[in-house]
Amino acid sequence: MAEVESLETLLEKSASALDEREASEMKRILYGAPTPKIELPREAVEKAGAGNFELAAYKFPVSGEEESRPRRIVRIAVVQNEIVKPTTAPISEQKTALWDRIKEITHTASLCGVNIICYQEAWPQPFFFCTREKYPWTEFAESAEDGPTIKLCQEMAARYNMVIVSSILERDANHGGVLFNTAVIISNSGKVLGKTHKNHIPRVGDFNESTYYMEGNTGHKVFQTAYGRIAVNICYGRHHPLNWLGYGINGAEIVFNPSATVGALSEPMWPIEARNAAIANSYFVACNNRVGTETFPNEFTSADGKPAHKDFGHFYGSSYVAGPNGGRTPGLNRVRDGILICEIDLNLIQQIRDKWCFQMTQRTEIYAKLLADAVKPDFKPDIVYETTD
Ligand SMILES: NC(=O)NCCC(=O)O
Repeated sequence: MAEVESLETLLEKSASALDEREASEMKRILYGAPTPKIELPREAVEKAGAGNFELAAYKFPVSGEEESRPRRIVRIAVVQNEIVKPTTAPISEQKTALWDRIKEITHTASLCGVNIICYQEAWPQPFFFCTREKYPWTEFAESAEDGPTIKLCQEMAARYNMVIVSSILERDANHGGVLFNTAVIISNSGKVLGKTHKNHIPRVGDFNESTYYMEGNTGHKVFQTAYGRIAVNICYGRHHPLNWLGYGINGAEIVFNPSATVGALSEPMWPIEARNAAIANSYFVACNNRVGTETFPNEFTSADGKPAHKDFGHFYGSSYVAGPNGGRTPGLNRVRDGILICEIDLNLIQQIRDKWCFQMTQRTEIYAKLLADAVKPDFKPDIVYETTD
C-alpha cells in the first residue's frame, strides 16, 4: 500500500468540505496562531525541484515591539532525507553519497538565509541498529572532534556562515573507543563548539540501540551560538519530559530533536511531544525525522513472535517546528527528502514567559525533593489508602 503523502494533504482534502471560516477554525485549533509561508529565492526553489526535495518555509508570529531591545530574528532549518545507496554498498560509498546529498541540501538552505541547520539523527548512515549486528555497521562510527563528517560540516559551516547540528555515531577514542549517539554543534565560524550525547537509549520494537552505544554522560548542555542558545535532545529523549526540562533550565532558546522513528511505533506521539515541550518550557523546538524504508542484508526479528524480516518499516519524516506560543508549522511530507525553514523571533520566548508564567509557577524545589527521595533504596510511594475502620 502506498504511503500517505502527509497529514497536511489529508487535512487540505477534508477542508474542501468546509466553508472558509470552518476551515480556518480547524487550522487554528490544530496548529495555533498562523505561521505564514515565506517567499524563497528562485534559485533555491529551482534547486529543490531539480534535486527532488521539498522546500518549505514558514514564519512564526513576531513578538510585540519592545522599547528596550531589538527583535532577534533567526532562520532555522531541519532536514529529512532517505539513505542514498543500498545498505549492501561499501560503507565509504554509502557515506559519500549521503555527504553529497547533504551538501546539496545545505547549499540550498544557505541560499534561503538559514542561520542554523540541523540534520536528522545519525544522518551519515542507515539506521542499522535494528540488526543488532556489529559489523560492518560500527565502521560508520567516527570522531566527534575531527572525524571526516565533522570536517565536512566545519567546512560548510564556515562557508555558509551557518551553525550546523550534526548527529553521528561517535567513536570516543579517549575512552577506549566506546560509542555514543552524539550531536556535534559546529559554530558558524567553522569551529567545533562542542558535543552532546543522547541521554536515553530506546529499548522498544526494532530500536535495539543499547547494543551499540552507551547512555550519554554530557547532561543537558546548552550552546551559545551567534544565533541564540541551542540544545539537542536526540530522538527517544523526546519521550522524557524531564530531559526537555533540563535543556530549559540551562537556558536553551531552541532545542533540536533529530530523530529516526517509524510510523507503526510513534507516529501518533510525534505531533504532540515536541510541541508540548515547546509549550511547557517556553522555547522553540525543531524536530526532524528521516524518511523511507531501509532494507538490510540479513533478517532480524522484532522479538515479538512475528516472522523475521529485513526492513525497519517506514520512517515517516513529518519534520516541523513548534513555538512557545503553542503554535506549530505544518509538517514536511512523509515520503521524501525535504528542508523545513522557519523564521522565528527569539524575543517571543520571554514575552510568552511573562504571559504564562510557567517558570514563575513551576515548583522545582518540591520536584527536586520528590526526585531525591524517589532514588533512595528505602523510598515508599506517597499513596493514601482508605482505612477499613
Ligand atoms: N532513534 C530512536 O531513538 N528511535 C526510538 C523510537 C522513538 O523514539 O520514536
